[in-house]
Amino acid sequence: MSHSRPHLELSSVGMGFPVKGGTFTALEDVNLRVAEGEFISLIGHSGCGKSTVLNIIAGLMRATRGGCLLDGREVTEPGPERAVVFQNHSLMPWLTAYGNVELAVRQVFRRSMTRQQRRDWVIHNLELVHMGHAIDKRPDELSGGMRQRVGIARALAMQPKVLLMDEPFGALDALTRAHLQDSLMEIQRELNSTVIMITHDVDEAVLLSDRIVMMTNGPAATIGEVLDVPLARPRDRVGLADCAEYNRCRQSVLSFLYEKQQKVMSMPRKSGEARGDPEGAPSASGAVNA
Ligand SMILES: Nc1ncnc2c1ncn2[C@@H]1O[C@H](COP(=O)(O)OP(=O)(O)OP(=O)(O)O)[C@@H](O)[C@H]1O
Repeated sequence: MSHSRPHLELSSVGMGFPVKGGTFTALEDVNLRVAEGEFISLIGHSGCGKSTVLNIIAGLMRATRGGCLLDGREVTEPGPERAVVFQNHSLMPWLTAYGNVELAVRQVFRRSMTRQQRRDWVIHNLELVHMGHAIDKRPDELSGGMRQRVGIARALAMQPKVLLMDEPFGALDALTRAHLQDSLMEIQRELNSTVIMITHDVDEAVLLSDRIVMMTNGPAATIGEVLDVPLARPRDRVGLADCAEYNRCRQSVLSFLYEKQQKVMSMPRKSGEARGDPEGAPSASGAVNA
């Protein structure tokens, strides 16, 4: 993988939301350079601003300070080169798995592919996530994990430069989650896509990422630390459990979240300031890596 070309860049990003009586500063001075093909995880306590960062990259929100560049062009609106996968899949309920992926493919490749090419491409992407057997099922006929896979197939089928994922596996059981994590690693390796994924799961972040971006607690959240994960690929979850480097990375993220950031959270609040919600703290469940 080449880290030489930073194709995505957040520069001095700040985000203020208008609230009653003033402005709530959610983000301040967020700077990040991402190379093509990198897998980045964003981790931090609940409410620190991870989704806001992702929404700015997606073009769903405009930063109130600084900005986001993709291949040197400012991101000002959503675009098919930045596909988003949300935690709750957001499929069209009246369309089949095939129809959901086809809708996105038609939007992107209407002019460049024939009808038959589009059909083959939709099926290819559903097969990538092992959903080839259920292409004619509607979302209400699919399990949560299957729906999530269709959402991922839809995003991949758009051949985005950047895949943005907001807790894509958060609502899934541990086994389905492990299976999808493995599929994502395989697909990302094959396509060399750039991925930015929000997660609350420390094990998931270490397993999947090239770098883990750790955010401080809000208000005025920013990037606290960035951890390189120098583990060779392909990565095998079972083998990694005993790997010293894996455990060092894991420890480093846990220490950031529960020692360095915990101290901030336990400081007395200034009146009127919102803080992260400790109930939504990231987890380090060993189950995912079992
Ligand atoms: N439209 C808005 N108006 C006012 N405040 C907002 C708005 N959107 C987000 N916020 C605030 O900005 C902060 C960051 O929110 P964000 O959703 O980005 O956090 P998060 O880290 O993704 O949280 P979680 O992990 O719980 O999903 C929070 O304090 C939130 O209340």
